[in-house]
Amino acid sequence: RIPEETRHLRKAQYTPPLSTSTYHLSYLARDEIRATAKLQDLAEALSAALDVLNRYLSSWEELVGAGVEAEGFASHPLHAYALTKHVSLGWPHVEASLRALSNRSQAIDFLLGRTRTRGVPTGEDLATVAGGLARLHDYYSLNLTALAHAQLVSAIDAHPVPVGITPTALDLHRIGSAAVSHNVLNSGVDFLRAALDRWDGNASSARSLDVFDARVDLDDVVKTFKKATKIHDQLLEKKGSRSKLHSTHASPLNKTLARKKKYHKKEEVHLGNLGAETQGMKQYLRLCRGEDLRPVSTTSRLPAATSCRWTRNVVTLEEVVTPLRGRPWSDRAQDSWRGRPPSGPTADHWRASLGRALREVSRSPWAVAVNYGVGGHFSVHHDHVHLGLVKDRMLTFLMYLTDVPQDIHTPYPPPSPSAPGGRTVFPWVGAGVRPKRGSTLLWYNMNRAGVPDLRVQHGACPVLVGDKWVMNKWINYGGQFHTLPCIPGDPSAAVLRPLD
Ligand SMILES: O=C(O)CCC(=O)C(=O)O
Ligand SMILES: [Fe+2]
Repeated sequence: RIPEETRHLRKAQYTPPLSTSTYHLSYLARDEIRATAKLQDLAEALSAALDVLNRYLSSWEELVGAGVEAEGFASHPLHAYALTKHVSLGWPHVEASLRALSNRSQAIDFLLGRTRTRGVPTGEDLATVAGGLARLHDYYSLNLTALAHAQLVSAIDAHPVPVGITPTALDLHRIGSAAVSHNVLNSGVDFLRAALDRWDGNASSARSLDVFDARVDLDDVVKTFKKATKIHDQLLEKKGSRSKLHSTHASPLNKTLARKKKYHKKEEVHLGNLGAETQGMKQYLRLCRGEDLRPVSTTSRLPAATSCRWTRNVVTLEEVVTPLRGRPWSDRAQDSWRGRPPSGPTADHWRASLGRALREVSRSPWAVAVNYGVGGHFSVHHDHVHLGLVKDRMLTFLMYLTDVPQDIHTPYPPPSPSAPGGRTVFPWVGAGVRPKRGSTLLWYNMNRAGVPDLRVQHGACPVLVGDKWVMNKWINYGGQFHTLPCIPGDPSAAVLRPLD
């Protein structure tokens, strides 16, 4: 029995959060195809009805002109003829067109139910998507001039991805304003400048996509741009180029300010243990852009094997997950993947503890699948959940279910294999990986004493093009604490012995 107060919950329709993932946006595109097909049919019926009604009404106007509304009009034989002709010939057409409209009442109900049952993006969704574009520019330095020429190009990777619909000056203004309102001032200033460059007076009415857009005049854009430039330099001067709440370019826009010595210093790198939060964010950004922050003395000592160990605590493993044939993983992401033990030159003691952990992975029904749409990211964090030793997330398996970028279902050529986006990066390790379908990243979140190892803080970089699916499987300490060997290879050396 469902308790009375929760019964209504079952009746409530589920409305997907539309701006959050490619999965939901693809759903929106499919729903829009259905809606517009119905609208097209409705528009044709309406236009046919409008034509009939206009003809009928103008025939009536002729009778009005001849005095049909006056008493005794129909007593004239030719008037009687004209009136009868008007109704007898015209009315069947009127009736047919009204019937055609009323036959579409189901289609109208379907269209009117869209917001309630299937979800329609709101102004907030639009601001989120615009903010996502601003974030992508912040991370990957998009070439905004190329964007106007139907090419999406990042400064990180020169390969262009064709754009089907280029942004108008109004769009650039909206994205710039969204960026400024989120304190992403570097992107805000750049997008607003691009809007000004593209402003040609008629820009706002140039495209049908803009017909429902609010009018903005040039003065507004200039004002917002000037204000954003000022705040940009003030924030940079006071708070530096990046914090949890803001971002700016590395140097001020004002040329005099930009000459200051402090803006010409080489960026420092802090590795090996937890540093300041803002330093972590800067390193996260650089890693997202594909840099490797580790010194050559470290990288040159790494094994050249495909299953590479980056540090004592983080490894990547190839081909850990394989798709079950014929099962659409995007619909059943939680259960359509199975684990299989890794192959490749993994050190023996890793193999031993991995074998056990992976058995745990495949036995457990509990894995968390996550889909990131364009701009989707996960800022720097740690996976432990402050539960203390028992029950905390001792080990993270992060399985990549897709390559990023990938050949998504678009008519455009797939983006270049070196395009940035979607990496998983570890700021204090100084390295990151690009998702590879089927491979897995594995790291310990705690040391053997159960203390969180903060060096493995990590983040997921925003997806630039494509779609990212990962599956997280956390191995909690609690479930295994009687059996996990303290010394690899010695199963008798358990951390805690059974209570008996
Ligand atoms: O998606 C990623 O690359 C990282 C995901 C992650 O860190 C998490 O879900 O805790
Ligand atoms: Fe995580």
